[in-house]
Amino acid sequence: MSEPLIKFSSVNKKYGHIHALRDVSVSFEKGEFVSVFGPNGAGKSTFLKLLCTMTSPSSGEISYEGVPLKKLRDEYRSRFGVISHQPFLYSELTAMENLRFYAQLYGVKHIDERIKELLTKVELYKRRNDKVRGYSRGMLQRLSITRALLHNPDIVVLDEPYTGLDTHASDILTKILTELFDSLRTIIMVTHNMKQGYDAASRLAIIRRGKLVFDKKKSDISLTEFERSYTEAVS
Ligand SMILES: Nc1ncnc2c1ncn2[C@@H]1O[C@H](COP(=O)(O)OP(=O)(O)OP(=O)(O)O)[C@@H](O)[C@H]1O
Repeated sequence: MSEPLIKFSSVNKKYGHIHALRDVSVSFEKGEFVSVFGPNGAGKSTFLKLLCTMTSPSSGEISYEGVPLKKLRDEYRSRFGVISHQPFLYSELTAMENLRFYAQLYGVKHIDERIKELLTKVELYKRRNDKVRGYSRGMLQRLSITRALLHNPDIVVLDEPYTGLDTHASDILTKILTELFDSLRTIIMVTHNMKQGYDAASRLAIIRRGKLVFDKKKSDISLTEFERSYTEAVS
């Protein structure tokens, strides 16, 4: 049998005396869209950071197609698109300059066509020559989504991507996520929005006090049942 795309084996993460993740064992496959829920401080961001090698486990192992991450960090990182609270954009550069910089870094081909395609999708193409420092929170988030998707990543990781977005920007994000969700890509999203997370996903997970306490296919549970399970799991 082939190895899972990503596999956590008994992963623990401690920050000093804080035990942020406890003995997490879980696997992800290509084509899955996993929404991860949990209360504040449960360990969700820590989980995402471990996944994209922004931090390392205190014990246990994470592997990619059977190879421990320690052995393939750079190669593995380039397969990711990360959308988090931090936009990773240069405020004194224009949107175009920022995106060209990242596109070159990622080795994107046909850079200007790719940037145009994505900026048009997030409705920022007309503002492409404006400096990022003049962008609103929602515009920054949309530009940060563009930055993360430039190199057409295989694995997209999102940490509360809807935070701070108005309805229109949320709709644009939902549309982009729907388009991204195909059999070749893996999407893992942390969110506090039960309905958005449920609607988008193929699999639902709940982390509580550092432990993975719920992990089910969406097809096995309705939104109402899931909301009930969430309340039970975190109370
Ligand atoms: N760099 C760090 N140094 C020390 N403690 C940390 C660090 N990062 C996270 N923690 C602690 O680890 C625990 C889990 O934090 P984490 O940010 O992963 O939770 P979360 O579920 O993403 O929370 P939220 O929903 O509030 O974003 C918390 O107790 C947090 O204070």
